[in-house]
Amino acid sequence: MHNYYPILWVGAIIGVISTLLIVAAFVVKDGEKETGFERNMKDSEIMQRLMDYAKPFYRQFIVVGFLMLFSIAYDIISPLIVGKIEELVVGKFALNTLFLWVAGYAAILLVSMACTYFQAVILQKTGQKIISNMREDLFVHIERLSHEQLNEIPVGKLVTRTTNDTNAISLMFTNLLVNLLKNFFVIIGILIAMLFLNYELTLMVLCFVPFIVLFSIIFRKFSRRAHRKVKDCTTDINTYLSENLSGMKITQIFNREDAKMREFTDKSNALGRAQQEQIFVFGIFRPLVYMLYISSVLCLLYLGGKGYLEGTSFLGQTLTSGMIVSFYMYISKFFNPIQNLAEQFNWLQSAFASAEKVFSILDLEPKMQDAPDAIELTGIRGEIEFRGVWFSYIPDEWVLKGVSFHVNPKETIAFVGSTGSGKSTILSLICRNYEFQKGEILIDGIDIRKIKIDSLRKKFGQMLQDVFLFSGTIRSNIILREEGISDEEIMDVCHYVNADQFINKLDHGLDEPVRERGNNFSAGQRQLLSFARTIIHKPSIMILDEATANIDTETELLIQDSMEKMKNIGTMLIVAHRLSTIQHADEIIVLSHGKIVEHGTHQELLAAQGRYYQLYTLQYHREQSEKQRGRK
Ligand SMILES: Nc1ncnc2c1ncn2[C@@H]1O[C@H](COP(=O)(O)OP(=O)(O)OP(=O)(O)O)[C@@H](O)[C@H]1O
Repeated sequence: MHNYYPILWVGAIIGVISTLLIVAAFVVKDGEKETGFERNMKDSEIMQRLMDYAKPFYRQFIVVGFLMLFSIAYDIISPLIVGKIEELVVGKFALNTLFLWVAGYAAILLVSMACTYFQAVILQKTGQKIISNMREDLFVHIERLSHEQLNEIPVGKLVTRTTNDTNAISLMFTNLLVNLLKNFFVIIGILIAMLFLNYELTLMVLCFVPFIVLFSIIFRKFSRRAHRKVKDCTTDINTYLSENLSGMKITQIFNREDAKMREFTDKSNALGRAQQEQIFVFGIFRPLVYMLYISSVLCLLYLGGKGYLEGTSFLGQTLTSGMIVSFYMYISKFFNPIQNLAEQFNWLQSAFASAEKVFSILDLEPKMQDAPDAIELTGIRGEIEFRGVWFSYIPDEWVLKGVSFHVNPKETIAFVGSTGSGKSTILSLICRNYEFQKGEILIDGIDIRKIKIDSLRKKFGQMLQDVFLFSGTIRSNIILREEGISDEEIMDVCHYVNADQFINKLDHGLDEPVRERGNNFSAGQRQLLSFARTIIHKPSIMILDEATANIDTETELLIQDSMEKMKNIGTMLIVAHRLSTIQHADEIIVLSHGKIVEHGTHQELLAAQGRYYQLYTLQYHREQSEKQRGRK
């Protein structure tokens, strides 16, 4: 028998070294390619940043650590108790002693169960709080991103980061970290207990560890790839969904349901395949570790049983039946955390991959930031000046080429020109939705880059082409969560912009529900609501990008009337598509290919018979022929 001795020691030493290797193998991360703004981060950096989120909850984690000690103790002590009970039974000891041991075991089990329960409850609550803080940070950060940055990231991707990825991270706080620690201590504890009980059988168990290490390394490689694929496919499907659900009406109008369905099915199948791959990888790993567990149990039964029958173990140590029972339990408790460790490290990697993506968004420096010496804009007169402004969305593709103009306070200026000439872009630059590359934009003589962005935007009322209404009520869409605005004030403003007429006809008035994007209101009604929303916030400068959508004649008259009234409030800049609406503007600026080609009043421009004259006569004749067709 003693010739087994060196082999066992070598096996055991390899086992211990392998265990250290397994930890190293999991800590070292595979190289990943950086995509766009997403960058690779070291695990230590990710961990550090995750810990910053966990820090405020350190008390809860201390309590969890304390509770965890009980369940670790249970895992280590229980096999010894069962072994003792077995010996009491075989040795036919007094029933009282047997009862005491069984009752003791039950008590320890109960305490351990209670500890596990409270541990889970505390972890769930704490984990959810941590993730909720992270989600809020993410949302606030997304709110601060510039229009240019928001244009670059698909909405579906942002949704995935705020939901799926934060959920993957929450798993780390609610389960992974604590269980990783617990499993680590359980393995160490069980090893020590086994060594004390019978070091020969312990050496035998350790001989199986190299195989587990080998399987774990292979498993890790495949499972990491599977995790990554699932994540990419999920982002892909979310991006596709968010875009296509918003554009569903266009799909229906153009009869593209089948084609879109096929595209969606491809993406859905890809996600399904990725998930199957993930399940397959786990499905192979678990039975392999189970096979090792059973093999070690068989070895124990044979070598332990043989040793028990012969009176001493195969290396000469005394062996009792209780020891074999305890060992049987220890082996299961030893393999279980090893298998869990391997899987948990993988989920940890998955959580890290999600954290990396979330932090990449949080690290995006908002492009539109206040200058260090930016000033607060208090009351303004409403004077605007563009001095040789150049702007491009894409480097060197100039959309505005040296645009200069001056607007006096309370004047109304209209921009006209063919589509794509840069009219809406001018309005976007004044509110600092985008940063211009050359020139200067001044408000009351102050460079807008030296003004705090939110104080600048507060002075503007923006009424954009595509009116966006949020789901809620008419009231919530007009006040936009600003407190202290009474219903009387809201109705006064609605009356001012002629929106009261249709609101009064609604069943619930201001409480009328608004569905997503305001799709239960007409384009004209949405426009009037956007006027009311603007006026109620008392802007000094109003910006109106006229809706191009078809609006019925009655609503158009209401809109024109309300625009006339709004001109009395402050400076007004209008991008007009219907030239009839801007005939009374103080100045009309005509744009072509990003340059001002003409400016003057309606009468002056008609007299000049230039570009404006062409546009005006073209539109006039079109309207006349439409009217005639209507009469027929
Ligand atoms: N976010 C963007 N990214 C890249 N290019 C853009 C972006 N927005 C507009 N452009 C381009 O800039 C040019 C000017 O666009 P802008 O919207 O200012 O034109 P417009 O005169 O208001 O047109 P319309 O009358 O059709 O509203 C167009 O060629 C357009 O393709």
